[in-house]
Amino acid sequence: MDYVSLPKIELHAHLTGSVSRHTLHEIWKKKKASGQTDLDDPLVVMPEGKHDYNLQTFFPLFSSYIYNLITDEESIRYAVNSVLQGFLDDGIVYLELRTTPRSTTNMSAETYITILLNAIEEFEKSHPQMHTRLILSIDRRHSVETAESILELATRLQNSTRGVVGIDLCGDPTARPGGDVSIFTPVFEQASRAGLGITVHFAEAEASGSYEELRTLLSWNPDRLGHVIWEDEAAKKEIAKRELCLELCLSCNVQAEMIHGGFEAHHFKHWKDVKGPKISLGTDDVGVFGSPLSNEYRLVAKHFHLDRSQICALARQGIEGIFGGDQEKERLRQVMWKE
Ligand SMILES: CNc1ncnc2c1ncn2[C@@H]1O[C@H](COP(=O)(O)O)[C@@H](O)[C@H]1O
Repeated sequence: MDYVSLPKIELHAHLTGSVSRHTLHEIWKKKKASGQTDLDDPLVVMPEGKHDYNLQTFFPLFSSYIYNLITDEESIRYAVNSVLQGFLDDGIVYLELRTTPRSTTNMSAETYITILLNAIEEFEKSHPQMHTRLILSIDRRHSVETAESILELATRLQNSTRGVVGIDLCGDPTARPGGDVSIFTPVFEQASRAGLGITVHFAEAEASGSYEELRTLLSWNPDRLGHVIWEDEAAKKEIAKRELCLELCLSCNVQAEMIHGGFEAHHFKHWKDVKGPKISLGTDDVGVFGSPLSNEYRLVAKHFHLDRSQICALARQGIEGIFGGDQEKERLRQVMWKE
């Protein structure tokens, strides 16, 4: 089966983690030549072919390196264009890209998001076969004030056909353990009232899989859950009852050793047979973990023995989980392969 040509939906992709090393290298080269950076070459810091980042080595990559490279309009535009081109080339027909609004010495968080929205709009004009929407991420390490400002930005830029469609909770799962993410409850409740789609990183690690945390996250009535690895039986039942959409990222989970036993042991195996929930495969951070979505489909076909019609049916499960509105769902029902 041609997994690249298979029309696919990507619902779990972090923008900065999706930037390829080659693109980072190009940005670095330009900045280095004009004396704008003292950072080491990305191809040295993150050599091509190195994908075995674990949760300890993964998060500092952003805060102490990549964020210091992608700092201004030119580098942001270059990075997002190359990310969009990568997804398009891989056969993505609908993309929800998520990113954490951040300010740099050169710009405000709002300017950062505006640059992204403009770049996405321009890209879509010349490549109308892929529609892209934006989700704004709140990082677990954020203060309530920062989370509130992200929500304010999301509601102001909310637009199902062009703009922000949802809000996410991401970041290092060891931050705010034991239910302390409840400080964000009013923010997510307000997001829900505003009609934003809600997705959260759910039980991604043992530290973020406590009973208290999972009850808190479920009380926000999320539409989708990312990763779902360490949840208890009662949470599993609740997920099935609510028929939630699950964003499963196999290569990320295996490479980062978030699960043990390799692909065959991935919880995709469990959820694929549970009635109710929809599964949407995601890349998470293709720039870091190196597996494009076409490869994720190839991997599940191989390890879980899915035939062509099962793969097409799996790819279509994501349609109901998108935040991009009914018209977009209808377009996807037309363009995605039935068999
Ligand atoms: C292992 N899976 C993951 N779990 C949790 N958070 C993740 C993540 N992968 C990425 N991020 C979050 O996304 C940010 C980078 O992209 P943006 O600057 O937002 O575009 C990271 O700083 C992290 O907070």
